Amino acid sequence: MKIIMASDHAGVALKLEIKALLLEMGHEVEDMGPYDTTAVDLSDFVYPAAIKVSQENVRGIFVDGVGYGSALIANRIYGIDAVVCQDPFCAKLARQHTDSNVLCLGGKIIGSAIALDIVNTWMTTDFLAEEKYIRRVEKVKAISEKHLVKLS
Ligand SMILES: O=C(CO)[C@H](O)[C@H](O)COP(=O)(O)O
Repeated sequence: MKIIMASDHAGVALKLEIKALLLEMGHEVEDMGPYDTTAVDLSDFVYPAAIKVSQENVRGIFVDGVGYGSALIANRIYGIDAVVCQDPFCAKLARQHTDSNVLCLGGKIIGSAIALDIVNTWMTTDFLAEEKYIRRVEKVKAISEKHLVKLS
């Protein structure tokens, strides 16, 4: 699977650890920066990365200080369903119930061991195609269709 990654300065270290795990798992990773801990503005990296995730219909993993900034930027883009996870249970449901395609993590709030566990769970858990989950995901998609601009 192809994974687009992005972060800000607060997420670089954890992003590199996650990138190593993903490569070890056999995934293709495109890291859209930044590549060092010089202070940056998160949206300069997460916004183009989220567009690429949507256009290429791949998955994204974004890392900042707490994760929420990445999620709120990414969820403004058509085709993105971004979640913030702080434990593997949340990651499991974020795939099974929500069919999320972007995972956002906070390098300031979770250690790398739990982060790698979250990533492993999120990457290996499929959407549960039960009627109620399909219906709920479709309702969220309908909101995007109504309010977000489709990418060309
Ligand atoms: O967590 C974040 C967004 O969700 C950012 O990483 C955080 O706001 C960066 O702050 P600072 O520039 O003070 O390190």
